[in-house]
Amino acid sequence: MKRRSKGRSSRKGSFDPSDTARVKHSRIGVWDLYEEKNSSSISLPGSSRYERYLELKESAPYVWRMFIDILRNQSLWFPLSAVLTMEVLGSFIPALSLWYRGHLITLHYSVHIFHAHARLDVPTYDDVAVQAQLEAASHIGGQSIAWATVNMMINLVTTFVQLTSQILVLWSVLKETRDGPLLAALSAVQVALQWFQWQQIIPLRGVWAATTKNQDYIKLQGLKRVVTNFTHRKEFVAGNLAQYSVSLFKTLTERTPDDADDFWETIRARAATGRLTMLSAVQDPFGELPQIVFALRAVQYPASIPVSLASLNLITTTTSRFSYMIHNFFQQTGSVIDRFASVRKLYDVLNVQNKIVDGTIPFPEDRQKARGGLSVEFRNVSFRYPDTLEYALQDVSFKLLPGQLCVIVGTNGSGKSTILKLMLRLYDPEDGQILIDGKDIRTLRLHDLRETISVLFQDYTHFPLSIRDNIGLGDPSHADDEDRIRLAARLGGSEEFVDRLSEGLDTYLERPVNDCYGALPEGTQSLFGRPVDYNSVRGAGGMASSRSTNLSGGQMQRLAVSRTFMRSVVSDDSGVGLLLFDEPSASLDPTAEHDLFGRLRELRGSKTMIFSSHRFGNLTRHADLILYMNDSRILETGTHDALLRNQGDYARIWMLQAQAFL
Ligand SMILES: Nc1ncnc2c1ncn2[C@@H]1O[C@H](COP(=O)(O)OP(=O)(O)OP(=O)(O)O)[C@@H](O)[C@H]1O
Repeated sequence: MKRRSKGRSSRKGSFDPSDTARVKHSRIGVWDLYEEKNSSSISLPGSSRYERYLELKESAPYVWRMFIDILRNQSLWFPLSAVLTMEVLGSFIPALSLWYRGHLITLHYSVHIFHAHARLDVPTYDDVAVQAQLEAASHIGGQSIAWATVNMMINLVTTFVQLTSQILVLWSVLKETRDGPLLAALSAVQVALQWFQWQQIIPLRGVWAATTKNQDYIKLQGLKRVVTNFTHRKEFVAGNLAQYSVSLFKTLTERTPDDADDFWETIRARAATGRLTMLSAVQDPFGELPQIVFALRAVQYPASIPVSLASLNLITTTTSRFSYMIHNFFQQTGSVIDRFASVRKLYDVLNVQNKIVDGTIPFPEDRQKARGGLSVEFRNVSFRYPDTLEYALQDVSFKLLPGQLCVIVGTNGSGKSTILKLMLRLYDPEDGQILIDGKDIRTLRLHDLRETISVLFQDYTHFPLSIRDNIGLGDPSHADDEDRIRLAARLGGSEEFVDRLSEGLDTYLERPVNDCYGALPEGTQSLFGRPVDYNSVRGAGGMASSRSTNLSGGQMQRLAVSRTFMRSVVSDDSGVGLLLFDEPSASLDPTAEHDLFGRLRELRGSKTMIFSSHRFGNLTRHADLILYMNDSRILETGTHDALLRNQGDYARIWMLQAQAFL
């Protein structure tokens, strides 16, 4: 806890982990920890205290100003005096007072902080140093600075009062007791030992930063996020990634060292081993020594010990230990029951039945033939998403021959994406039948079915893994094949900008493991080659580096296209015969869109291809079949020319879009 309240160093300048003269490097687990040598924990005895004193002297006028500010605000007089009264009276109703005092003062200063944020223009607000300043002015460990300071001062006063009264009582008791000073000294040793140990347990004070370069550990964390984060589920399932990711996870787990863990866990583990030092071995006996001495003396000189004090001590100690044991016993009984139930859940979770029931028939019979294109047929398909009343598709029927190009157009929410999702059996229809290559897809083995389809979803996600893995996972069976990954990147239009990134294919789009740091000087804009993100760390123990690489929407889309190409285009041995693209050009500029469509038509060979799109023209003109949808139904079908002749909604919207370019 203590490290949280330390706050950031107010010193200017920056922190450079590679400066070995000023920075100490150590390794804990998979982490590289860099600590500034002259930080308070490591500096020469006394010097840090002096530095802290100077800091205190510098800040004191501001604290004074804050108190004057608070006192000038008459609306705070009542709550403040109420708080003080309540504190002095011993906080009879702590919960209420906590809310009252904290809430009002925090409210008052939240306007101040809000104003500080609101008055800044774009470049200033974007400046990392300014963000650091704002962050430092906002919170200490989740509390507003003003309230934390007032709270601390009140605590100081009450602690001081308590301490003084306790010292007086102790003094009067010990004065009367034989060996009083000895007992006091023994108790003090116990406290000193605890203090010393506490200092050891919290190693991070002053300026520090930690990072990990263990690629297996980072990838492992990314993989965990892929599998646990619902946003990746569609791509995970459609991409047949389950089997591959489990075996990769096992391999990575075996390869990472046993002590590989989250940074704070590593620190905690180190602290726990620290507790088992020689010092801790003597600490417990020291704790009992005062009682032993007291008891011996009581036996030796019974007359000299006030009987009431001795028996009172005995009674209170015994009672509290007894009730503690009873409490412990019941608590443990409760936790045994909970623990047993958790173990049952641990196994039950592997028995959860999938709602999409697997088929039994292997598919395709002939991979070579499948590669040449698969037929698709929807027969009176109706579908509602789970727990919804509205139909996403109603009585949808159409037929595509092998190798045909189909474009689905229509209004927002008309059901275009849903058609693609049903082909992959992400959901099953309520009514009707879907046939691929003449076979009901419910009868086919799920893994096989998804092997023959390559999809790019409209709301595609990128996995928190390297670009290499993001592309490679398009075809798990060749995820380590550098040549295929490069080719997919080139064909998908991402190779050029990926090569310009400093880490190229190894760049993480979103780092699953953050660097941690604390008390950085405000001039520190980047660390370990990544920008410091002061924004995302409010109230956190340390801080975290910027999580994601800044790529444009179009560049992200090119990466997603590259991933689908990994299997559909690059692999000459795959059985993919159906390509699904849901709005693949939404974020692309017109040239890029034109290039992509051209390349797709050229690269698909004779594979069947289905697009969902809002754009008419570029693609629809080449389509063998256009499905025009509205409100969950297919309203018009045909080729571009046929639909124009039809003079229906398709023709009307085509004219609207065409006029925009006249
Ligand atoms: N996961 C979901 N759960 C519940 N309802 C959904 C879900 N996904 C889509 N819907 C609903 O199903 C209907 C059809 O959605 P769908 O995404 O297929 O439309 P679309 O034609 O692709 O739309 P757009 O052009 O905006 O991409 C919409 O009413 C939508 O709100």
